[in-house]
Parts: sequence; structure tokens; C-alpha cells
Amino acid sequence: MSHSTPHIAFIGGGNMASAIIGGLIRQGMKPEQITVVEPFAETAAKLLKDFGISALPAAGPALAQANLVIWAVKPQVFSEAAAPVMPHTRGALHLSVMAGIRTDSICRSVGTDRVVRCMPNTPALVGQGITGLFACPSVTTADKVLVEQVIRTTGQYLWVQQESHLDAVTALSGSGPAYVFYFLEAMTQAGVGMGLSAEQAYQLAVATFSGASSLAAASTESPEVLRQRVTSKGGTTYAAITSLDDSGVKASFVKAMQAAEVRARELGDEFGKA
Ligand SMILES: NC(=O)C1=CN([C@@H]2O[C@H](COP(=O)(O)OP(=O)(O)OC[C@H]3O[C@@H](n4cnc5c(N)ncnc54)[C@H](O)[C@@H]3O)[C@@H](O)[C@H]2O)C=CC1
Ligand SMILES: O=C(O)[C@@H]1CCC=N1
Repeated sequence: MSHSTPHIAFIGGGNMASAIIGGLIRQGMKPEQITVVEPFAETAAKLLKDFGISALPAAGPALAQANLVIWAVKPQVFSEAAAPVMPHTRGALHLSVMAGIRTDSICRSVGTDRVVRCMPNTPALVGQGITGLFACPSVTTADKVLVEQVIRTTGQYLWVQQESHLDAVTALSGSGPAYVFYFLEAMTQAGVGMGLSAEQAYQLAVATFSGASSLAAASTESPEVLRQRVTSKGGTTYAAITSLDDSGVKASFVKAMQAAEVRARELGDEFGKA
């Protein structure tokens, strides 16, 4: 937050909001520059303890000072949450982290077309997230810069030019951490089956994922080439990859992500009716 001193309001102060608030505070934003509406007392107490922010239990005139409003409630409660916010924030830029809800519905519910939709992921909690962003036509270059300043505090980001591509981002990186955890579970289970302790197997699995990811990020080679470098002809990796191919794991994985994309689209259809 360098060149300006914006005021940011969060509607919903749960996991995703906390990940972003943590990033903003680490970058030097003051708690006084942040307003949070959070009706759940226990979550509000956590915001006070972690960040020194006293959340409002309900929307009110204090929201009018926000130049940016970040929507971080569950999609199911959005329209109910939006009604009391709208009268105070029509002049603000709005950023939604909610899965599924499309910009046409958001614009209608918040009373302005200055809306950016994004899809972050949970590694944002440790500053290593990646977020896909989509801007409505009324969003200005300065608006985009403000959004980038905020999202950068949680990790990487990229803009997509078509809103439907956010469904692909959701299927890939939004839900993606769960796929990695699923693999970690399977690798740990297999390691335990081979006689390692659960702790040993889990440490090996996590370090392998982060190490291989760092290697891929640092390398100009394709993942295919990196994989081939691990795979000696007739060796152990060859045996494992052949077994994965014989079981159709890659095709199943593609199918799983397609199911996530379809579900993202369905959520948009469902909440668009509200
Ligand atoms: N968890 C994930 O991996 C990802 C989640 N998202 C999206 O982020 C959004 C928030 O998710 P989480 O932070 O995980 O949920 P969460 O349940 O931790 O946070 C939502 C918060 O909204 C509060 N709330 C409920 N009704 C409200 C109202 N009327 N006004 C203001 N606040 C209200 C709740 O008390 C809760 O603290 C969801 O829309 C989800 O689709 C997006 C990307 C990834
Ligand atoms: O599973 C979900 O619907 C949300 C969106 C991306 C991650 N979690």
C-alpha cells in the first residue's frame, strides 16, 4: 500500500478475508484503514486478537469511508448480506472473492458496475496464493492497480479476459490445493504401508511437493522434461508412472477438473437467479 492510503471494507471476516487482511497488515496497512462487517462474535473476537480490528456486527454508515469493498461471505448469503451494505457503498470499487456469483448479479446487488471478481486459493493464508482476476468494463486502470496492490499481499495473480475463464481458474487453482492434499494423503498412506511412520511419510511427501514445485518454478524446462529426468529406463519411477498410466490416472484427473468447472458454472446459474 504505497502511493495512496485507501480505506478497505470487508463484508465477512472469515478465512479468506483474514488471509487478505493478514497480507495487508504485513505490508504496513493500519487497522484503522480497515473496516470489517462480521456478525459472528467468535470470528469478530479473532479479528480483534489477530489484527487489532473491531469488526462491526452489521453494515452501517461507517462503510461509506471505504474506497474498496471486498466481498468475502459465502455465496449463499450474498444477496442477504448485500442489501444493508448497498446504500453506503455505491461510490466504491467492489472486489468479490465469492465462488460462482457472476458480475452481472454482483453489479445488480451492489448498485454499481465498478466490480472486479476474483478467485484466490487458501495458500493465500501463508502469502503463497494465486488469484485469477476479472474486471467489468467500467473498472478503470487505477481501480485495477488498487486491486493488484491488495491481492499482491497474498501471493501471485493473473487477469483473465473472459469471465467464464474464472470457472477454469476455480477448477484449477481455487480447488487445486485440495488436489495436492489428496495426493499428500495417498503418498503418506502408501509410505505407512511400506513401514515408514506417519510422520516420516508425511514429511517426505510434503517436502517432495514443495521441492518439485520450486524446481518447476525455477526451471525453463517443461514438466514433461523434468519428469523424464527422474525416470530412468527400467527403473523405479518408470514402474510407478507406467502403473499410473495403466490405471488411467491422468485422464481421471482431467475429468475431475472438468467436474469442478461444471460445478462452478452451476453455482453461477444458481446464484444468478437471486
Ligand atoms: N476456502 C477457499 O478455498 C476459497 C473460498 N472462496 C470464497 O471465499 C468466500 C468466503 O469463504 P471463507 O472465508 O472460506 O468462508 P468463512 O465462512 O470463513 O467466512 C465467511 C464469513 O462471513 C460471515 N457472514 C455471514 N453472514 C454475513 C453477513 N450477512 N454479513 C457479513 N458477514 C457475514 C460469517 O460469519 C463468516 O465469518 C466464499 O464465497 C468462497 O466461495 C474463494 C476461493 C477459495
Ligand atoms: O469448493 C469451493 O466451492 C470453493 C471454491 C474454490 C475453493 N473452494
